[in-house]
Amino acid sequence: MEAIKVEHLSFGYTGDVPILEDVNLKIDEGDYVILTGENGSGKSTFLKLVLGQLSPNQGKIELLGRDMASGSFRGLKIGYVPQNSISGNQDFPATVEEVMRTGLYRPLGKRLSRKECNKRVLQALTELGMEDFLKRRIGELSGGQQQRVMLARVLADEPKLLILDEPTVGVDSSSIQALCEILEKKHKEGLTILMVTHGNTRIFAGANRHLRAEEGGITE
Ligand SMILES: Nc1ncnc2c1ncn2[C@@H]1O[C@H](COP(=O)(O)OP(=O)(O)OP(=O)(O)O)[C@@H](O)[C@H]1O
Repeated sequence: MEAIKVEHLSFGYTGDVPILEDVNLKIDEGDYVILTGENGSGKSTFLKLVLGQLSPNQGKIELLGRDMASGSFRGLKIGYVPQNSISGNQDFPATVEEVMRTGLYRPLGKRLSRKECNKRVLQALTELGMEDFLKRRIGELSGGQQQRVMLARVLADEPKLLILDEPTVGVDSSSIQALCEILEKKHKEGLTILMVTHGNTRIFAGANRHLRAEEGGITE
């Protein structure tokens, strides 16, 4: 099955200026895809459409077999790591552990046990080399460390599709290295990954597809 299927997708913020025009794209389950492109080429807009934060003017988007127009995304196992979500706010009033727990929120009746939550939190932090930071306030961490925590947070929820927006911006080289390694490992375990990046794409050697946004299209 396709993880993401886009057919004849067109979008513009204002009626007469199209940002994306008749985009057709299939991302298979298990793909590890890097999406690059110049500033303003529509990468973030594309992610927002895929995540249901924007609605297409025309066309169709299916995620893990579900039509996004149905408005029913509940239960879809999608992990999203936005760009620099915490940085700049040193007083953000939560510890790493508390931030991790918010990623495991479930409605009443479907909640994970405390033991299972603790296990997943520690396992995911350990995978990213961040287990010693469990009790630290997240705002005190470097940008790269925060980014690792935010990735651990979504991985703890065991997504089927992982979407990352510019995960290397403002991040130190050891965190970029840790990011590359974990993404390669997760890709080998079968996780589908879509990552927008400006950075040096050669460091993401594990990716099996490279896409480029330009002139309203997205090409291989
Ligand atoms: N909310 C908005 N309202 C109007 N125009 C917007 C809005 N958001 C983005 N745009 C415009 O849409 C175009 C694509 O922007 P987008 O942010 O998708 O590009 P990008 O490829 O992600 O750029 P960057 O690499 O700089 O993040 C740009 O011309 C931008 O000015």
